[in-house]
Amino acid sequence: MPTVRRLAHELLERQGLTTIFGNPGSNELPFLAELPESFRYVLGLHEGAVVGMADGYAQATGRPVLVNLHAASGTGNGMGALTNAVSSRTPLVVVAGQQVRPAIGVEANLAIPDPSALLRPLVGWAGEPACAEDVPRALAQAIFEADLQRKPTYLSVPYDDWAAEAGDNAAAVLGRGVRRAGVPDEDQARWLAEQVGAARNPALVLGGDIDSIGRFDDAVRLAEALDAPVWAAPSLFRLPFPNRHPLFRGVLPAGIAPISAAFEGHDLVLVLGAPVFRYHEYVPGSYLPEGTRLLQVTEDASAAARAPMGEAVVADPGAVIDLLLKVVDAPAARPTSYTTPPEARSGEHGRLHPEQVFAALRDVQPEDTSYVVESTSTNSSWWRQMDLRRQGSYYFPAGGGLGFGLPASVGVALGRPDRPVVGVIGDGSANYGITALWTAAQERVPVTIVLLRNGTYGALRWFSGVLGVPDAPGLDIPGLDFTRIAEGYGVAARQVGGVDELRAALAEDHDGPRLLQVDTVPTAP
Ligand SMILES: Cc1ncc(Cn2c(C)c(CCOP(=O)(O)OP(=O)(O)O)sc2=O)c(N)n1
Ligand SMILES: [Ca+2]
Repeated sequence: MPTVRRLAHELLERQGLTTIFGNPGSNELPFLAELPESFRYVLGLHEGAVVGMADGYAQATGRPVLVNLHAASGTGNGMGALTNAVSSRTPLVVVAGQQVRPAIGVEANLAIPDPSALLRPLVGWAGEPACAEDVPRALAQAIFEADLQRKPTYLSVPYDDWAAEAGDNAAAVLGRGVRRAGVPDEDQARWLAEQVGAARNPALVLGGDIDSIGRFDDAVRLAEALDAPVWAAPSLFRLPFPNRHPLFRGVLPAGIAPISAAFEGHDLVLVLGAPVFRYHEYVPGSYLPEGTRLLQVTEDASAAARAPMGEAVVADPGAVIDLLLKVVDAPAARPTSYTTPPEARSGEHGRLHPEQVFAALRDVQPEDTSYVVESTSTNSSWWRQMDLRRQGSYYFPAGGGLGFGLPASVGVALGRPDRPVVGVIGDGSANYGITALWTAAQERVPVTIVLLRNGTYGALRWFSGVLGVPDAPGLDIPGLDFTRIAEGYGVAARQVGGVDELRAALAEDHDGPRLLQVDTVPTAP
């Protein structure tokens, strides 16, 4: 009779979850015993880095990924990073050890009395099996829930379950498969085609999901067929459309009134693969201008249910793009003339302007580079200078939780070894996920980290002005030297001075991780 552990490992192997991102505690060791050869364990030194790396890896591969965290404090450390993963709809399957069954009720050390309550609302599903025999089925449920909801899930397993006999029926779950359809039926397809066909002046709003589901190029075909302007949805975590395409109008501002103003004159706003909307600064106003209808297509049923206005169809946005491309009378194809970036602004006193750094990346890095960005005051500089035309070019912390950038740079590089990966990280953000540098060194990950050192929490310095709190403390972070910190974690690092030196450094071959620290001037976001 196989053990629960044997069946669990077999299930994970069949479902393709053989790369484990983890940081173990005593409760987790019985799960990690006798791991088959096909498994790869990627150790992170802090659970925030573990979840951030897994998030980057899952987004880069498009597949559910197994995360193994310690109970209680270990899970708690990973929850900050889960605020990003739940917002980017990343299918992480988090398995954590629970105390042995006889010790849970008395709340022995390392027991979590109610793990599911601890994790909501950061996961789409959480559970703890009622008996050892149910562990393989519960693990399958955690995997399928993550894949179907495209959200993290959490399974707490008492550590005495793994060595238990699995029981007669437990192996039945090994042969299971669960697939999502999500294609509109005939009536829904006709209705959608009629709404879009009847629009005099439609506009498109594309969410990060369009990039996550690999529909970046199809979205371009649809926009060109409709000859419709395109905005990226606010609080962007993936780029769904080439940012220098002539139809691209930029990332929507994250306020109610400015978004409504952007839609002036459009009788239909078609939102594909985004919630409506992930506002940020509270700028009240009417949700839509007079005469504008909004139609949202998302596979996230709860996003469709909670939107404050418009109509929604819960379906695969990719399938809807396909059906619209079949019915829209497209104008004759014409070559796309991408817009040209403006001259980069200059820095001062030996410090570069972030635009000079970004222009160097644009000009030197290969076109298929994937960028993981976590530098919160340089977004407008970034979009002024970058020219991204590929799927999977841009990753940003979806929930705004810092500590994603460095770990996710490592995770994306592990998930897509065929593409160059550059992390663009602020000197504030870097500290939240800094231990990922050690994993990058241990795994010899060929990632480049460009560390923007402006000595301050630049975005908060800007917010303090906007919010009328000019004397807020705790906004400056002088004296950090990431070249020495990186070296301490085993990553080659250097201080880079002028633009030419930066361009030359970026062009140098490198086979492992490297960190380039650049002093920059503070900018407004
Ligand atoms: C986990 C966490 N802690 C704190 C913050 C608050 N925060 C902080 C601390 C920011 C400053 C980031 O500084 P940086 O050096 O990375 O980038 P800039 O200097 O370009 O703003 S932006 C921001 O929202 C956060 N978003 N997430
Ligand atoms: Ca900074």
